[in-house]
Amino acid sequence: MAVGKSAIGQQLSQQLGVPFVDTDAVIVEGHGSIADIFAGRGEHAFREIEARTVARAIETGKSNGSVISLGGGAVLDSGTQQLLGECTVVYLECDASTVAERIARNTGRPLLAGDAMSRWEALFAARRPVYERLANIILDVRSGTVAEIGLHLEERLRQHAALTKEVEK
Ligand SMILES: Nc1ncnc2c1ncn2[C@@H]1O[C@H](COP(=O)(O)OP(=O)(O)OP(=O)(O)O)[C@@H](O)[C@H]1O
Ligand SMILES: O=C(O)C1=C[C@@H](O)[C@@H](O)[C@H](O)C1
Ligand SMILES: [Mg+2]
Repeated sequence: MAVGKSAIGQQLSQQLGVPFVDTDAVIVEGHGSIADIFAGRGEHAFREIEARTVARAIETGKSNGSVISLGGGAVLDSGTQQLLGECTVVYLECDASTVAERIARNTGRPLLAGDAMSRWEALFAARRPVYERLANIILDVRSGTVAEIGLHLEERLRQHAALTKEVEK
């Protein structure tokens, strides 16, 4: 959470000239705030909505390509993990000290209620192996502006695409 998925995803989509979909934003448009969904219907209901939203975004992006920013817990769903096998998955690798100030500024994340940084660190430790396993590209986002990281990511994507093409020959 707060590593820059939405900001960097948006930046990358502009560079590539493809649509950008932020699945958290799509969920909010259709169902109201994430905090309200968690409070009123529970995390399980949120995860079901999230899995459907992610599946639709992947399906829609298939024909012409898109950049999709997922919520931090979306990859815990096994169906989503399977669908991501057809995508180029980028894991934005960050650390607690980089996100601390961002998290303190924004309190709308239900899973970080209470001691936000301890919660962030516990979730990160539990999820990190999943992020690493699913990623095609791991990008260090602990330094650099959003614009700089966007350019670096585009370069890494081009390298990845060239390597994949070479292997497929
Ligand atoms: N490299 C960066 N340098 C400075 N600020 C950044 C950087 N990346 C993101 N930010 C800022 O940090 C905040 C969180 O970024 P963003 O919303 O993109 O993260 P996220 O991973 O999508 O978070 P969430 O878990 O809420 O979906 C935003 O205010 C964003 O502008
Ligand atoms: O890491 C998570 O589980 C979450 C991250 C956010 O992007 C939202 O999808 C929601 O607050 C849950
Ligand atoms: Mg986001």
